[in-house]
Amino acid sequence: MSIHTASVTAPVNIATLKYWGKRDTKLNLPTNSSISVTLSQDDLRTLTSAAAAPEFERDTLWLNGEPHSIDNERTQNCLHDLRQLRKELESKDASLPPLSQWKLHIVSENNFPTAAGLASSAAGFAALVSAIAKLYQLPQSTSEISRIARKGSGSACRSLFGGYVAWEMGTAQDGHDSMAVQIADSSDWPQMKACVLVVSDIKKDVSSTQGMQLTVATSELFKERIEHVVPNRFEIMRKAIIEKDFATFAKETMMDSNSFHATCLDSFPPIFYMNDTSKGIISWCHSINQYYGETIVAYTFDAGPNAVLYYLAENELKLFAFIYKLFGSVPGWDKKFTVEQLDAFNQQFDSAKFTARELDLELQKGVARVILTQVGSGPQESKESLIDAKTGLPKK
Ligand SMILES: Nc1ncnc2c1ncn2[C@@H]1O[C@H](COP(=O)(O)OP(=O)(O)OP(=O)(O)O)[C@@H](O)[C@H]1O
Ligand SMILES: C[C@@](O)(CCOP(=O)(O)OP(=O)(O)O)CC(=O)O
Repeated sequence: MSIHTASVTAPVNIATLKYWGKRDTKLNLPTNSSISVTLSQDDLRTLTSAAAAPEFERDTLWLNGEPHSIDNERTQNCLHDLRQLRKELESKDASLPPLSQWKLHIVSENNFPTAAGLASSAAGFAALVSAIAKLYQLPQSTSEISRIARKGSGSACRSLFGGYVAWEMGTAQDGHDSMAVQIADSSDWPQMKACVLVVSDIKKDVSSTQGMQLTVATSELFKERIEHVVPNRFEIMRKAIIEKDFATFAKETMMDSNSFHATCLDSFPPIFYMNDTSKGIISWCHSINQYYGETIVAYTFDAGPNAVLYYLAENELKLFAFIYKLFGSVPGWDKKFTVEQLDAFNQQFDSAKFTARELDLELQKGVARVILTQVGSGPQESKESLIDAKTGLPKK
């Protein structure tokens, strides 16, 4: 069998200015531009291997060890666009193998829970599209490839870049100007760290796709958000990232998470993604910032109850005096800090005078694990392959 393969890892991104609302549901064209931070693949990543061979009978996808539907319109749109670009290449160079005519085997693994509000669809579609683009040796730019990932899942287009990323909504009906661009590389502001407080990793009730359509159709507040709130915030946040102004970045991030969840509550019937633990975490972050008299932490919540906290490395001791005290006993701390660092968190806590409000012990019960990570890079070619090069099937 003459099998051609390529493997790529892709990261998760967590929006600081949320995408919520589509103006075209087939093409995943958004009602507003958005901004995100790409998280390190050392902690959260999708690995996808793609293979093409004349002997393959049908396009097939295996996700986390099980066959997974590939017939859905979104995945089909991605495959169609990628094949089209490959076809153009082949038509210009007859010596190229006709990969565009062969079926694909795609094998993918997420190293974190799928469909649990941890942006698996973003990393998943970014990896799928990047792996096939690599297999096809497409010459298109990363932004151009991000347009294809967008059709798989809107937020996936932002996972094509590392660092700090904008998805420019565009205005064209065919979506050719709706794609991701990098605002700053991870190396431009490498001090950004993230702590995910995993409140729940069970599958959510209302998917992002369904939720945002209900909001578009029913929320009055949403109109104000897309017409005024987001366009203003986009410029402020972009500037804050370029100038490494954490206080502004953090304030806008928190306000935007609240604005997005307010439009969910303003939908009819209302959608609740946050639970009591999530709301407790919000108050707790404000108490911490108030206690220190400066903004050292920002929270943000996607379409689920998990909190993502952004902070700068220089404030780790101050913040983790609280975080380690409350959540030190849940999984996720292994190899992240030295014994000395953990001692320092305890000492910082003991030397401070916190009131009961600043240490809401009830929160302990609602958090299942922590994921400690930081800003990271975009998709990377991988030497590890999930496909057996002899059979074209997933490795056992
Ligand atoms: N590695 C992958 N390769 C291909 N598709 C994937 C991959 N991972 C996830 N997906 C697709 O994304 C779906 C999950 O998307 P969904 O939006 O429900 O959850 P999520 O992305 O984890 O949460 P959220 O978007 O709210 O952060 C999966 O059912 C699957 O179809
Ligand atoms: C709340 C969000 O996480 C919504 C993400 O929505 P998706 O990108 O998952 O939606 P589809 O385009 O329908 O696949 C905000 C964000 O990531 O910007």
